[in-house]
Amino acid sequence: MEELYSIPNSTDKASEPYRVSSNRSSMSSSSSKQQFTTVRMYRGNRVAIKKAQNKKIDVNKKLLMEVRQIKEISHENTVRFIGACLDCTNPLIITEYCPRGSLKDVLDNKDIKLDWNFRMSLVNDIVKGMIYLHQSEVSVHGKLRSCNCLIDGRFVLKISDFGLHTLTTPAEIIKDTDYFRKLLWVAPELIPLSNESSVTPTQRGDVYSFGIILEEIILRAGPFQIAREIDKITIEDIILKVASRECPPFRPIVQVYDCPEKLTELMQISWSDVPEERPPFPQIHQHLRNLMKLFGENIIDDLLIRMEQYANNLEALVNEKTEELSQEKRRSEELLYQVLPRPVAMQLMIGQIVKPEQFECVTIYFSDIVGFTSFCASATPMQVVDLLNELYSTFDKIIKFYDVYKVETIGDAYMVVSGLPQRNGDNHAREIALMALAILNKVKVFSCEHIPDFQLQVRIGIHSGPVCAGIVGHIMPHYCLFGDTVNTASRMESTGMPQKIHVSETTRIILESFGTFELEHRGEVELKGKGTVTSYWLLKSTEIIDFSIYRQPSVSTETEAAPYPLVFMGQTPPT
Ligand SMILES: Nc1nc2c(ncn2[C@@H]2O[C@H](COP(=O)(O)OP(=O)(O)OP(=O)(O)O)[C@@H](O)[C@H]2O)c(=O)[nH]1
Ligand SMILES: [Mg+2]
Repeated sequence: MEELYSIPNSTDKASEPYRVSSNRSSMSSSSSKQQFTTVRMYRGNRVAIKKAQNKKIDVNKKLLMEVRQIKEISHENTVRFIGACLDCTNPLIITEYCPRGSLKDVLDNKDIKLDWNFRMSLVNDIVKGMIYLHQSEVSVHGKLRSCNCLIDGRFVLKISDFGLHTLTTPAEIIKDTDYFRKLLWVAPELIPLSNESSVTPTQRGDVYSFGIILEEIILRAGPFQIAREIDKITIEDIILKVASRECPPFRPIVQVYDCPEKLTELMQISWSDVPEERPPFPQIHQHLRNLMKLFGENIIDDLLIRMEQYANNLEALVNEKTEELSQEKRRSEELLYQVLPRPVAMQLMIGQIVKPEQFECVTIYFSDIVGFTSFCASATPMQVVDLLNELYSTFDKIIKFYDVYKVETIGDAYMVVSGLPQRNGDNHAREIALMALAILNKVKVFSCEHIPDFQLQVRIGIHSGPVCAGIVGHIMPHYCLFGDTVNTASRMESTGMPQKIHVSETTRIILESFGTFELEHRGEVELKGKGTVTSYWLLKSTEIIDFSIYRQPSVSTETEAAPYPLVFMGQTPPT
């Protein structure tokens, strides 16, 4: 009695079977459906497990002979049979595991670059494996397809799923999609007619299947790629056309420029309609040797070439992924720079704690849209968002030319500061004043594309003084300013007038020191909680207001496209 190896029972936790994608490479990006195989450990090695098609196994002479034949098979280009497990509900076949999946998986994986040397080596492996099989007691494969050509860890192709017909032939044939798809590799004379259950496979039939695999290797697609994908012929119709032996025979279309001409010739002769015209594998091997000479490569170096190419693929992939990673990092950094001042964001990124800081003097700008509440009442939420978006995008384009930091937008209020987090002497007042003049100039000519009738007017208030600044919150951290200066600046805006820049006494004093600003005394104003204060209108400057003429933007244009978050206070956000 032949010895059938037994593998540990599936209840054994340590050897629990696991399913792996047939293409376990991390490089997988193929869009095609992935196939899976079950893998288990057996005597310290990974093995592939396949369920036998036939559930009721009769251990008869025929089966034992098939097992004996297949046990003898040992070649570099054939998958090693390890054993079978017959005394279980689902009989299993255990074979050598090929970690890189099937030839189909490798062809589908566009991350693996396959030059002609590589492809020729794979073809050569199939031919060597088939010569051996045809000369062995197994004699015929019968199911030669790209998914039955497996690729081992060294990129050596091994023929699998031959022999063991008793175990692998299903008791009942179900004519589903898979059944017809598998017929795409079957020679016309072997395609079963409607009332035939199966046809005895032949060596010439295997050569035909090899021809179809060549199409797959040449096109990295297929089989019958053009017929199926361009001409939209169904698989069943393709089978019918092939079986009907049309003249000329219906075969895959492969353009000569897709590959070396001699290889196309080999493919065509292999799928010849007359079985006797198909060259046996030893002849194909000879043909292939001559063809390989054209590539000027030494077959002995073949393995090295494959490994080198694989390493190059990996290297290219690592570079690509590294670049993607650094792009992603740049994007998240840019995002952080948009919500926090750059020096603060940089501190956070290197893991430093950003402590709250006191600034002796900064200048704060507030602006607000006149009549925004009544505009909101009459406009649709989308119109409100469109207006604010257009307006703030315009402001954002202006402010990047000044040494300022936009603190936030709350509804229609726009708040900007200068003099922090990096101190700039007395320049904060000058920067904010010039920016305010530039913004006002823009507002005077601003028209909203979406709401052409809307006449925009803003009130601007400016004040200088001490503040405390720091990061608030862990979720969506915010760089906030605290202190009376903030309130006063806000009050300067609210007590201002449409299309005017309302400036406090403190700011005026600093601005006058530059000698380039023209201010007008406004008079006394009542500021809530502060009493009466003297204030001024900023009229103009003798300096060029538009800094974009001679300054570089302080933020990259990449960030420009990203919209700022809008905070709606006391209002339902537009839906
Ligand atoms: N990675 C890996 N995948 C394998 C291995 N054996 C089979 N596969 C994959 O599992 C898929 C299913 O294999 P099978 O059960 O043999 O089915 P099939 O090849 O479609 O059809 P058959 O003609 O019945 O063999 C194959 O297409 C391979 O992609 C292996 O050893 N390693
Ligand atoms: Mg298979």
